Amino acid sequence: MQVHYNIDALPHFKNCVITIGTFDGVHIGHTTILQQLKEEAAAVTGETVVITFHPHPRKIVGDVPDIKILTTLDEKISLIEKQDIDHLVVVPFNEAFSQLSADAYIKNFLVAKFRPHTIIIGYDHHFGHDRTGNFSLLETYGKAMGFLVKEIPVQVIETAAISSTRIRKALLQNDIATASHLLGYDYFFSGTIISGDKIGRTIGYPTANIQLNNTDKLVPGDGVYAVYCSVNAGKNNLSAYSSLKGMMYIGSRPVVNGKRRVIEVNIFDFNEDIYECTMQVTLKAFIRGDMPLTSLQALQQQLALDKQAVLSQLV
Ligand SMILES: Cc1cc2nc3c(=O)[nH]c(=O)nc-3n(C[C@H](O)[C@H](O)[C@H](O)COP(=O)(O)O)c2cc1C
Ligand SMILES: Nc1ncnc2c1ncn2[C@@H]1O[C@H](COP(=O)(O)OP(=O)(O)O)[C@@H](O)[C@H]1O
Repeated sequence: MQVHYNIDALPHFKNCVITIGTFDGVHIGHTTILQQLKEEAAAVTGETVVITFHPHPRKIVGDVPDIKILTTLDEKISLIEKQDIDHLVVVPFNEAFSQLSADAYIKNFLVAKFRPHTIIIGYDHHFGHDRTGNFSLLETYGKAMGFLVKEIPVQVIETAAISSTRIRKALLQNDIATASHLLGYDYFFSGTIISGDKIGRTIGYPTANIQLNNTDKLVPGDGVYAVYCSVNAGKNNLSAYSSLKGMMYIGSRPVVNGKRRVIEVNIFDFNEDIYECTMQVTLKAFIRGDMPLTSLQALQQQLALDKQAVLSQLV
């Protein structure tokens, strides 16, 4: 897949069939749309082009500037790549782009830059300044300028929209099973391993504290999770590790009167200094909620129970 960031230096697309969207999460609703895109393109021996925007338009023009996202741009790119798409165009979404009138958006952006054969969008897709452009305006231009406009079935569009909201809600409510089901893969995030209070090692459970690489990324609800993690080679050219089993805690550590919310992982059967390395964590199951434990001894006993519960989830 070719990824294009500069809309003024796009290649000459061949019979391109385009779809447009934010595709946050690249979940099963989105992959249904990408499947339709591939079928339409195959029928005209054309190239598939996905247009997406970055940052999330709702951060620029919406009422939710601090919206939490399911996928960072890099994650979105690699998930779309897995769908076997020919071209992904990442449009820098800024104030100026948001000011384009619907007519200018069609003429100066879609037609001038892409020369589309077909554009596939949902009935509810709106574009241009104040979101005045819609399906029928695009159809009118299509007839005049020689491109086709096809509709993504209503049910597919609605399912996709409902899914994004449901996935966010499920993750915030610790419902990993629902999130994995709707995403079509297990939710994951990455961060840098930073130092903490160094209490973990004193009770036999060192925990790698993760600082997210992207603070826009949605953090699931507090509690304990069964996870797989991978660690990159990092600062000392250590070995890279993948598919390590572990238990992750998200919360503010009431047992030590913690104030900040932390994300930390105790990796099983592992003993390496991995400070400053990058870790990716994949959530497999939710084990329990945060507990107001009263002593480090109580924590130690609980961690032994958690480990058993986690191991029974990771086969
Ligand atoms: C699997 C797991 C479960 C945890 N559960 C709790 C908990 O229920 N309540 C709590 O206050 N802290 C919990 N913690 C966090 C510990 O308090 C924390 O790991 C310990 O204070 C060491 O912190 P440090 O890594 O900064 O030294 C948990 C940690 C792990 C790895
Ligand atoms: N099994 C393990 N799981 C997690 N981290 C480990 C493990 N073994 C060694 N470490 C190292 O120990 C650190 C965690 O130890 P800990 O005492 O909890 O210190 P901190 O409070 O700084 O996180 C990790 O950042 C990592 O470098």
